[in-house]
Amino acid sequence: LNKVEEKELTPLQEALSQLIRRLQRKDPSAFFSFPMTDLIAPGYSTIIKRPMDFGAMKEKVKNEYYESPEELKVDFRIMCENAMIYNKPETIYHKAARKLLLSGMKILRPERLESLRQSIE
Ligand SMILES: CC(=O)c1cc(-c2ccccc2)c2ncccn12
Repeated sequence: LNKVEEKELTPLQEALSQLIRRLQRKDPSAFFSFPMTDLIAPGYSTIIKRPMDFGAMKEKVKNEYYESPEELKVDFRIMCENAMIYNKPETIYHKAARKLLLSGMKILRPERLESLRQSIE
């Protein structure tokens, strides 16, 4: 008998985890895997009011915070926009964020989220 209860993922959690996996493949340098600290990004916590990263998104899926894929899309957009606010346009982080946002918006396009929501209703 395993000590830690194996919690079944709900269909929504399954779908959101798959979306995050697809989105993370568009961040091969793993720039967006973990939260920014003021140590690696001086002044980050004063400039960025709503920090977000893929780790936080996965935690929110695990804790059943998201009630729809659209809520995940909002956090994804915030994550990319934060990087485009904090990092100057000529930096690799700003460019990576812009590229990630574009490819992410294709993965998260409305029609796909619509059919996903119908499939788990
Ligand atoms: C996303 C972002 O703003 C970012 C990621 C990183 C980062 C760098 C190395 C490894 C992981 C993330 C970073 N470093 C300095 C300033 C900003 N950043």
